[in-house]
Amino acid sequence: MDALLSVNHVTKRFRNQRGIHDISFNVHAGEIVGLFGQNGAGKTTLLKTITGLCRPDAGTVGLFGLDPETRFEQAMAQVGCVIETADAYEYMTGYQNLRQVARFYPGVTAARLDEVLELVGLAPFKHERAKQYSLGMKQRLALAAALLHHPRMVILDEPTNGLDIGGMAEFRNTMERLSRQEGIAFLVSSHMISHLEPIATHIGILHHGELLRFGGRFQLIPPGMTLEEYYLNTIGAGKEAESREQFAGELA
Ligand SMILES: Nc1ncnc2c1ncn2[C@@H]1O[C@H](COP(=O)(O)OP(=O)(O)OP(=O)(O)O)[C@@H](O)[C@H]1O
Repeated sequence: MDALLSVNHVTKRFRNQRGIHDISFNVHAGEIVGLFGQNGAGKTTLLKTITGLCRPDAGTVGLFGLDPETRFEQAMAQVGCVIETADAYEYMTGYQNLRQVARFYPGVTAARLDEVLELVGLAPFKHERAKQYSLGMKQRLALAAALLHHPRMVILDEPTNGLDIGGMAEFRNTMERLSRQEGIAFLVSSHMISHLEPIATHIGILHHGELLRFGGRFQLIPPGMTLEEYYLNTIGAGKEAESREQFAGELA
């Protein structure tokens, strides 16, 4: 099966030497990929590089076979994304907010607005002002906006940040349902393992800008081990490698 997204040896280094280093992985239809890493691991940088918001220093990205850097509009035509902000106009209703976004997409009908509101479970609240929405409802409104143009893949940066237990579960259920019913692939970052654990089919562990592990969850994690244990073991291995490198550097 062809990959919807392919990331090949992508490196992005900022002037302060932080960033991401030599990252490669693929995402296919039907997968829910959880990209885990602590604060500053490089999740946002990676997602921005994938969606053409940040130019890689080395490596390539293919979205539906197209390079988002040179063919941004065509590459993003089948991608919905929410990176860094899920802001809504507070004084407008959920429906009015979506109508604003829809102006950027020719061909989005009034029926589609209702459809995406239904998909994310906000239909009963569509005429309430966004000011009245909980954080979880605002996140789901941002997801609804990202779905307007029928994307085959959705990329979300920390969508469950700040949600309470109920809001998180609802958001997770929404993603799982969209994946199952609409066949949408998800690439979702989080610094909290528990937020995505129940639904992730694939996991990536990003640590200090390096993708230490990537693969099918049941292929990667030995039976009887939790995702959290696996993550901590992996990070521990990363720390050992770092101190070995540091030690070698000190000896040199
Ligand atoms: N524009 C920039 N200029 C310089 N350094 C940056 C820039 N953007 C990010 N960084 C650095 O790159 C590293 C990765 O940042 P990034 O925001 O990608 O991490 P993250 O995993 O998304 O973290 P968080 O969970 O805190 O959002 C961090 O050390 C950050 O300070």
